[in-house]
Amino acid sequence: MKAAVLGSPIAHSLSPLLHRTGYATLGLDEWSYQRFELTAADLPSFLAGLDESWRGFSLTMPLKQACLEVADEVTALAARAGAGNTLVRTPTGWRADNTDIPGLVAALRPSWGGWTSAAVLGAGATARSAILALDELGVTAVTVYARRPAQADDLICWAATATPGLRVTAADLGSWAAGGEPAVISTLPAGAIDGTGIAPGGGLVFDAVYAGWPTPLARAAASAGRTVVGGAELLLAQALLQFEQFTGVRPDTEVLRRALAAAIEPKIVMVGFMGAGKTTVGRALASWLGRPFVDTDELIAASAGRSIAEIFAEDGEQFFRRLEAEAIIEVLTGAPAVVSLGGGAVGTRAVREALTGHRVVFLDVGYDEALARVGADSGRPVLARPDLPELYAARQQLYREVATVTVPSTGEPGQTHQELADQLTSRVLAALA
Ligand SMILES: Nc1ncnc2c1ncn2[C@@H]1O[C@H](COP(=O)(O)OP(=O)(O)OP(=O)(O)O)[C@@H](O)[C@H]1O
Ligand SMILES: O=C(O)C1=C[C@@H](O)[C@@H](O)[C@H](O)C1
Ligand SMILES: [Mg+2]
Repeated sequence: MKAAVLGSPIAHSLSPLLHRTGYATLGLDEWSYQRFELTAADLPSFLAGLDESWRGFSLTMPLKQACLEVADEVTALAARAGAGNTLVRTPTGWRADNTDIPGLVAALRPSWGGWTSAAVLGAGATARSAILALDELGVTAVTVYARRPAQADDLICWAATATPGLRVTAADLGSWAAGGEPAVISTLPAGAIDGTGIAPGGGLVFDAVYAGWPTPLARAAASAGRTVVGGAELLLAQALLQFEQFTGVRPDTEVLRRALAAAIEPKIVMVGFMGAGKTTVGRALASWLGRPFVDTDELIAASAGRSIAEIFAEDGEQFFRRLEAEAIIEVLTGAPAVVSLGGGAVGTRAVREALTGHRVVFLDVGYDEALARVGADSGRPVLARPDLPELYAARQQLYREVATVTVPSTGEPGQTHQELADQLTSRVLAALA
């Protein structure tokens, strides 16, 4: 039996981790869960090509409206929201549902103080789910704080029919902290808001973001005395509801919550050109930090049972890059670790996307120095390329793009390899502190 998450971008999705952890804890060995990068235009043909073994899909952006269009049946809730995040195979076709709404209700309910007014920050698709969830929790008045008034007006129009018992008004995003609503639901993307101006008091702040937790908003809300609920709780709750629809059984919530918490912790990732010291320094760093060390080149070679050079020679670079991207995404969405990437991995867009939210250390080595370090090594397919200087320049640009920290990988004359490795490790530790 198969399930998957669909969307674009999709490399960051933690749905595979959640569903696979559920299969593992319940012994559902016949189930597998994958991810597919798809846009709305791809969705109909993707579904048309599937066999009966495909049981369900989680859909994320930008497919939540298309989810309803391709379905043979739409639940009342998904129709009301105008958006779905779930497709389940039934005897008569695909049924579209929305588990984001009951998921948000489940995430908020344990901390809910019986409030009847609330603030929703943002007026996009997630804001609709928020309004439906608040309606379910007994809220009668919502203020939508949005940057674009036209978007808030659309939401108000929609709410007039979708939630007739709920009064929705709009205000400028800049005034949310002054609004004083006891419950604040932020549907804004990471970095769109901090907690500036939030007054001390009780009440609740929900931040839909889960990467890079705690977010500036979560931090400010917690120090102002609010109860803070993170996007991870929503991700977990909506996934549990999907899991049950796909498989008919429910995994242990605590096990999935722990797996998610570990996966969300930012990984320390070493990038840089051949010979920059990614493996040497990454390994030392991991031992300093008491974290496992993963070298993705070593991981790929071990799981393929062949060296990287053999994979290149037998199946070509493109094939290797696909294996590499899959391996990296799995590691970045898994347990805490220090991770070294192969020098060319950042050339793959999905890898660059998957690095968002992690602590990426660029070990910056000069071209001549890199060749001096690795030049004699015949096991490196890339060294044979005639355009090596251009490749170096292009990759340096990408390392800079993904890095959150840059550390020069140059030593002093007369230094031994070991001395340099120790010095680089200290530099990286200091830069990360
Ligand atoms: N200062 C140095 N002097 C001489 N050799 C060095 C020095 N630093 C590293 N090396 C050698 O360079 C090679 C690359 O180091 P390391 O494996 O840590 O880099 P890397 O960034 O992981 O490279 P890659 O993954 O591309 O092989 C190793 O064989 C190491 O022994
Ligand atoms: O990141 C993800 O994998 C998901 C995020 C949300 O959109 C969910 O609604 C969706 O089911 C899966
Ligand atoms: Mg290495």
